[in-house]
Amino acid sequence: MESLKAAIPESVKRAIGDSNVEDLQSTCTFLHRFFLHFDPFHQIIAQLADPKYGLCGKSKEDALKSKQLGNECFSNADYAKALDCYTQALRKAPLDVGDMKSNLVATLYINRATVLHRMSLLVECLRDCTHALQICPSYAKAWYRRSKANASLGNYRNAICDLNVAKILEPSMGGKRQIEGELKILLDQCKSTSAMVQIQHKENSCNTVGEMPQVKLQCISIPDKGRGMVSSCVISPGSLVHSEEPYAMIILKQCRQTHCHYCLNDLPADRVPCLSCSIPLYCSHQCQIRAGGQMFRMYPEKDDTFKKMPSDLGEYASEVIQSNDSEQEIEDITEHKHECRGVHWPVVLPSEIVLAGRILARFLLNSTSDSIINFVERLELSHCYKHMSSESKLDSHIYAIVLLYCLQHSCGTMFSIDGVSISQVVIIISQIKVNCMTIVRLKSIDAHGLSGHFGQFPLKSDAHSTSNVEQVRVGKAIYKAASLFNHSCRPNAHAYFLSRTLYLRITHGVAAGCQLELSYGPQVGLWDCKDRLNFLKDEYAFHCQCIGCSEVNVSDIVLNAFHCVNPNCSGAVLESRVHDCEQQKIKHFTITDLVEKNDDICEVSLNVFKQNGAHIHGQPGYCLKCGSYCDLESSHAAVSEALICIKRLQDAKSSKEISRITISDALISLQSLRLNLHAYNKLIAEAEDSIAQAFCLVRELQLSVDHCKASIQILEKLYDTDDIVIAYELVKLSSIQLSLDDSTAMESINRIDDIFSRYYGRHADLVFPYLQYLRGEIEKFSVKAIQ
Ligand SMILES: C[S@@+](CC[C@H](N)C(=O)[O-])C[C@H]1O[C@@H](n2cnc3c(N)ncnc32)[C@H](O)[C@@H]1O
Repeated sequence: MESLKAAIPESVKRAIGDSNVEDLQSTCTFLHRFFLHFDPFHQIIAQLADPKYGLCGKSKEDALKSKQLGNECFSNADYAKALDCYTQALRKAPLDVGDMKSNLVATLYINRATVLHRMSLLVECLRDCTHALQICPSYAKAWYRRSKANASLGNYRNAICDLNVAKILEPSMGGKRQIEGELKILLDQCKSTSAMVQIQHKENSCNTVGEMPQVKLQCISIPDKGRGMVSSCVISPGSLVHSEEPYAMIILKQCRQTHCHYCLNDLPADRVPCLSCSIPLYCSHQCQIRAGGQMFRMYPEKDDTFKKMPSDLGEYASEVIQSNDSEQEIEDITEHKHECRGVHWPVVLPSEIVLAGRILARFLLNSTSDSIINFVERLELSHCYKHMSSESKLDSHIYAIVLLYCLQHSCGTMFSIDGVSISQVVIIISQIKVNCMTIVRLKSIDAHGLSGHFGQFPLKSDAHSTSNVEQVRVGKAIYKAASLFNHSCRPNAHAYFLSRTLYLRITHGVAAGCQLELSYGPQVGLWDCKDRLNFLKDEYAFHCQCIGCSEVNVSDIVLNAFHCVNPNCSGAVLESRVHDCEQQKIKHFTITDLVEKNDDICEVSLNVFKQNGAHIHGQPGYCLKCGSYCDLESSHAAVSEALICIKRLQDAKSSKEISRITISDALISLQSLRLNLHAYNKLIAEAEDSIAQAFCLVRELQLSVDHCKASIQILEKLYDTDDIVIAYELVKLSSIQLSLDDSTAMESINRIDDIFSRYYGRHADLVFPYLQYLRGEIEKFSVKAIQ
């Protein structure tokens, strides 16, 4: 793409950089004309969109190589590697290699099933057997392997049926005799097992709890913010106000090997590749079909195999291979279909551009005309073209043209590529910039840096771990209706995702007519006002007008503040960057407005308000409470030195080489931070947190609790006391308290429960299954108390 950009004449670049929405048709036409006469452009398009040059197609040779490697790993009992090799082979294997008796894909599924069985992943093994049978229903080895998996799962009745089918289909007499022997053993086992557990085989499903929003919202015009959502009645915390499926969604590049390309959930060991290209991996056939449509459904071989069997066995076998996905309703939004065929533009272009392609493909699929005119109007999303930098405007022009040519090759629909259609795509790209939501999942990371899911509860031997919560970014999506919610750095609504569905809940009670606002990322407590404003300008191209950025709050004053030179003064000293930003806000206030009602603000900056909005000494570096001058340069130097030492502790923690000397040094540095920084400065909270984790690793648990609490006390000044960030910190605290058998853990867990139910309502246990474990621990304390 850089070569294309470099070749564009300066005059065209300038015209694009200076363009407004009204100029778009002509700037797009200029650039398009230039590319049409520029040979390298056509070469790039051919490489990106012509299946002849595609790098993501199926290849029998590559599949066989990976299969061979998998077989070798299996022989060496390296099952994890063998699993990986068979999955790679499945990604590359064309479905039509081999006949129905020895199809390559079916063989690979059975090889992988054998590995999964050895790894005791029985449900996954069962699913792979079924996948093999959906391709080759008369594959005796697959029925045999399925019987083994069912038997290991205690599912004896199915195991016997599978083995009976295998016996009929097995061509060799020797094989039949062996199966008969195994059938006898299985029947004996079955008789001796009093309770025959029938474990139903289910595809991985993107399950969600069917809760519907109960509250009516209104969309109105809001000064300085465009349209926005408001409540039509009083809404209590924890209420669900909106849920929505995406208009279009895309997985992030870094998650392609770990998450399902359709539902974005974690991939299981028996991940399912696309049938026609080697790009996506899915958690189930259900997701594969939903992403690709009917053509991605595997229809079993039509023959009379099962008709020749005793009727009950034939019925059983037919049911097995037709299970799950064959009757599923398929939506017409097939996000992957137009990207499939082995072409590699969907892998090479940036995620946002591929997302724009998905939006357009959806439109073209449902549109009666093959023209892209008026598309933007029908999408009804706001955009920020006017505020984009010259560089971004040029990039969006180039990508719009490239994308349209790639789509024309891939979609099968012919549409005209001209100034009009290109300008529509440029606008879509700027709509994505403003309206796109990042999909995140919660993950647990323990003090040893090991990650897992909160569904995996700590064993007693892990008692010295702290459990941290980490948010993993997995995808990007456009939710049309949710795009009408504006941003606030002090939000009263919270968005989260289960599978592909977006849910929006009210976190703080709101009155009728109140604006309902989410955070697009920045939040009071996370960054100071200046950083938030800069971020929103860079990422979303607007100047934030929210309450957090226009009214004084303690967090913005103290988050990066220095300590007053007077050791007994609790006033904050600001450097110029923060000072100037706060001055802007302070101008609008009088002491009676705010300070009398707010002890915290009084504590850190009383003098500013006493002067009723006047400039305090006109410069940064003076205490906002007592007016004393502070030499910020020497404070900066002392803080930098202390932070180097804290960083050393963090590095030692990551390399697991923590020593008491490193902790002692960090404690001295913490003291220096306390002397130089304001008591509520975020750096102190972070240092306290690092020291708490270090003490946890060396098993000084009480000291760990003390530092963890100190960190939380500061964060409670920066965020609301019932912010989700506080709940994440309490998760760490409670896990150490539980290790100490400390009954005050109950208090922490109750607070976590309360905060999570306001942010996630009835979905709290689904999003964060670790909560169930924590509640269980509370019950244990209660039982102990009664005894
Ligand atoms: C996702 S849209 C929200 C809906 C939008 N107001 C509309 O009319 O369609 C994001 C855009 O809304 C506006 N916006 C959202 N929050 C804002 C805020 N706190 N201050 C100023 N503008 C805001 C900005 O123009 C931003 O680009």
